[in-house]
Amino acid sequence: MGQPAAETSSFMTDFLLKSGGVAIIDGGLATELERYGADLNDPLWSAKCLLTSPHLIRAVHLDYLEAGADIIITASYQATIQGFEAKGFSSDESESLLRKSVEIAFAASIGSYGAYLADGSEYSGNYGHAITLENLKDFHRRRVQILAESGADLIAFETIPNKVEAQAYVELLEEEDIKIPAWLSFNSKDGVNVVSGDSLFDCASIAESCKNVVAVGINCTPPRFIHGLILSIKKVTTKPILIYPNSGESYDGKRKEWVQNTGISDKDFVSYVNKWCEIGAALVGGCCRTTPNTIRAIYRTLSSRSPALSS
Ligand SMILES: C[S+](C)CC[C@H](N)C(=O)O
Ligand SMILES: N[C@@H](CCS)C(=O)O
Ligand SMILES: [Zn+2]
Repeated sequence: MGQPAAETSSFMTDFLLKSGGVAIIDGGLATELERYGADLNDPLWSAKCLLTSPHLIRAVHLDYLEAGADIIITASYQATIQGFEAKGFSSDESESLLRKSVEIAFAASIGSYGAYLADGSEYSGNYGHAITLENLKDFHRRRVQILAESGADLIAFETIPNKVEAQAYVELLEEEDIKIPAWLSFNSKDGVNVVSGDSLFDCASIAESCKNVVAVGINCTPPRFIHGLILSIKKVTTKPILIYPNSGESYDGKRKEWVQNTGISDKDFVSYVNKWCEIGAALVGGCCRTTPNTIRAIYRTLSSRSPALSS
């Protein structure tokens, strides 16, 4: 088991100091690609743009930087070697495409096995008994290696739906002696457990046990659940807590569509942000269906916090 370098363990605390205590993560990537006209109805979902329209990925990353984001998450959420090979690319070509996502941005996204299934399974976390810890490690291993050596600053394990996949990630970080830091971010649909029904306490404890993990939190979850989830995570972790909720809308995985009028406005989203930071969130941004306007509003609300709150 490799010892993480000293700079890995202080990576996030140093970064948070430079960002004034709270860092801003970007917003929904796929959401914005669609707004620019990309058709993501494809097994590769947002990763399809690595093939067809990298200029759009660049444009969305720039929009988020301009809106005030400190951390930009790559288009590799659903970029898997297995997924590219299913399209007819060779393994070398698939690995190049994965690296390309990081030429464009900095926190290398790894979506779950459920994302690869491309049927919204990252919102159920139900992989069946046939999928074991070892299967999941084998599935993710090469992608983790490539992204860790791609020049990314951090690996963002996002939208983790269950405990076994969290365990697979931390074991991979150790087995592969990964030299860059990582965060683990779970999703919930009841405000108590992660989406599979596994205990958030157990999942966050797995993240806590890994030295390479520099932050733990929640993404792609309705804003109304976040307050309680932060309080639960705080019981387990001393690491910085990250929060990047979705707009609160529901996703229909079969139709691959968001259900209209089920979410909240940017104004309502942002009304929660100071409270999340007061109770312990150190990194805040948005996930699906949030936009540069959401991030701009987060930036403004955090900039206007009183010094007492930001200390
Ligand atoms: C976070 S969900 C909206 C991701 C979408 C899914 N993996 C798909 O392929 O449609
Ligand atoms: N980083 C991904 C997360 C999907 S849950 C995106 O914003 O599209
Ligand atoms: Zn999301």
